[in-house]
Amino acid sequence: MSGDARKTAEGLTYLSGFGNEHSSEAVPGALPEGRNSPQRAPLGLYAEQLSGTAFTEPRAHNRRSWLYRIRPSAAHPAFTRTDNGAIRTAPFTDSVPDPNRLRWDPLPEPAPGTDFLAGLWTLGGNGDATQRTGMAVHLYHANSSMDRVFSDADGELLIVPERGGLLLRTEFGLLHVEPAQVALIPRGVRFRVELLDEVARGYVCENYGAPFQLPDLGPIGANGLANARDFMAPVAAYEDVEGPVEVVNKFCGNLWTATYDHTPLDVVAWHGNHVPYTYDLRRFNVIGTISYDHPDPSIFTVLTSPSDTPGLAGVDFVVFAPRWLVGEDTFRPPYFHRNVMSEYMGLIEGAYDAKAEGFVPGGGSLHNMMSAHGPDRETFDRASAAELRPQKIDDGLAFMFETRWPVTLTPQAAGADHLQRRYDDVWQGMERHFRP
Ligand SMILES: O=C(O)Cc1cc(O)ccc1O
Ligand SMILES: [Fe+2]
Repeated sequence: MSGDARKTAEGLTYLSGFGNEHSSEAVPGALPEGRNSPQRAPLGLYAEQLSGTAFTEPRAHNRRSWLYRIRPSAAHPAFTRTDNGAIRTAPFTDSVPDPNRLRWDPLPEPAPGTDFLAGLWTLGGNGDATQRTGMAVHLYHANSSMDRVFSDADGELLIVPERGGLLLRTEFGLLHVEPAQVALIPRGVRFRVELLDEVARGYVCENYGAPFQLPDLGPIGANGLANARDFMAPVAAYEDVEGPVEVVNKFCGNLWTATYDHTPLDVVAWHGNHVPYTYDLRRFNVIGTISYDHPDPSIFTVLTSPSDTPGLAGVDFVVFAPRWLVGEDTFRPPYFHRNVMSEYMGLIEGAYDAKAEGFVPGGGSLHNMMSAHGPDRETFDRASAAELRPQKIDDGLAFMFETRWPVTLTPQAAGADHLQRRYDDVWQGMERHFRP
């Protein structure tokens, strides 16, 4: 941890709003007026467009930004292959999709000097990165700041810290995230992760598909769930480093490296809507029943990546935030269910209301398509007998990456020492109560 980094992270300035046409300049006059690509960009900068969607996608979905930088991104030497570490990419074909309910403890301690990139460990996923469909679930456990720069051509990265603050130095400026906040790095955006504490641990959803967007609200109305104005983009902040900088590029499943003679985090001004952002999960406006029954967890969707079928997400990011439970004559924890969607769940802090024990912060569970799951025996017994007074659930923060396709594990996840071997037991001994 660097005291300086912690100082830098405090009091950052942000631009608020989801999907906005933001603009920012670190030096006055760096942003051209009235056009994107003047004959000579201001201050001798190079103008460059970064497209996150095809030029021709509908305006409502179109994502692109214009960057005004010291050197164009094109000024780099050839990339060569480098070790993929524990990062794997779809299609995941090295193990057989598993119908079992699975649960893991947190990742083991990393070796000294493990940065965010080296600390990334892929659990599994679906789709095909080269087809820009599907997603991957990664976890990270790091104890060192990056002095290299990373970008992911395969998808956007939703970073969900569980332990330790992060300072993300991106092409667009600085973002600070702590556990209970999330950060999103769009496809192709270069960034470096500095640790603000001794260790950093958490989860990453790599979304190969359409960029995350806010879910429609339908009859909920014009407000609620994650409010657009609570999403924070950085202001322009550039590094001006001449000298060797390693840049790692994830491309179609492999890591490629090149040593630049300058930093690519050299963007002095930018405008657009293909931007990194953070969101504080405690700002989520939780909506639930005020009469009876347990609503489906789609009501807790923070962000959704639509697929080509309306209503069927490539991946949804869902949060189980502190909330009141008031349902009358209702089994209040998550019900027993089998879901056509596949559910990866993680825990950021505390406990989760469907599991009495074994689902721990930094751990995770996978309930693949149609696998039967729900409250464990202890939770079922307790909730079936509980007196139904208004009850505040405020001792935990859990989340779910819910995807339309089954999640196939990597061999390292299927064979991990930290895979819990007796997870099925939580549903053992469910008593027979039916005695006609
Ligand atoms: O399995 C889980 O715990 C996630 C979940 C929560 C809920 O409230 C209803 C359905 C569901 O899949
Ligand atoms: Fe579920």
